[in-house]
Amino acid sequence: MDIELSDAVVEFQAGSAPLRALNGISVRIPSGESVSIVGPSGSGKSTLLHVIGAMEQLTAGSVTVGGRDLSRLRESGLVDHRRRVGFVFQRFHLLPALTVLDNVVAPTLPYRTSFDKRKRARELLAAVGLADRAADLPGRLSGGQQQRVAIARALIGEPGVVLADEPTGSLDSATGREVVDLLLRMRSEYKFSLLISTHDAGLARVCRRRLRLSDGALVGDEVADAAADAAADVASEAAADAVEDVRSD
Ligand SMILES: Nc1ncnc2c1ncn2[C@@H]1O[C@H](COP(=O)(O)OP(=O)(O)OP(=O)(O)O)[C@@H](O)[C@H]1O
Repeated sequence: MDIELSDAVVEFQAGSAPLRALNGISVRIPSGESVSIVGPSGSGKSTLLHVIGAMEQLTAGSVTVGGRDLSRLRESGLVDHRRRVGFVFQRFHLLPALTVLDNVVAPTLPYRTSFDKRKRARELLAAVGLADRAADLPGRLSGGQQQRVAIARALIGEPGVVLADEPTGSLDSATGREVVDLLLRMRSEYKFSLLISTHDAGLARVCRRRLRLSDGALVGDEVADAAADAAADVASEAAADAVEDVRSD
């Protein structure tokens, strides 16, 4: 889904003075793009993701996702929008009393789907390399494995956009890199737009495009050079083949 923000402002009340978490951001992210969002702590990265996911409302300006202006949607429209967005969080947020499989299915429980939920959950667990852990409780998995379950859960509703907020923040750097590679591979396979906020400059470079925030403003918007791009494409094609291999096993 295309994402477009125009003069987006989010203001919070901080003590007696208002605080601008987003201060007039305008940006267009075409469908299927991979984008990292970097910037110091408090620069507005999470707020930007929350606005796109309709978890936070704009104070001024507009945000349009998949052609829908979120500020014009009623609550039922917002609920529908959130179903089309997958979220991945720093601390996984898996439900500890549910099995891995039930965690993946959980977001779809309140509504009907055109697909078999448990079948799709099993396919996604296979795609993230955890087919054999479906019956385990999340507490028995490593941090990297838990984040892979969270990625499968984010994809269960066939999202057009996946928002990953510091998805590597609770992981060591090698595991974090694997998680980001998995997100990129899934994007090639399932064709969603991917936005990843990160403090890690190295990880940020693996996305095709990098947005930099400072004090709620967009201060950088870079696209990887053609050579890096070609390398990323080759890597993601190889990765997509690997996913296909897993699925056809
Ligand atoms: N619900 C809220 N109420 C008041 N202030 C908030 C709220 N959410 C965020 N803020 C403030 O908005 C600013 C931007 O916060 P945000 O979490 O978007 O930054 P961030 O770049 O994601 O930071 P970090 O890298 O530390 O996660 C910060 O000053 C934060 O304190």
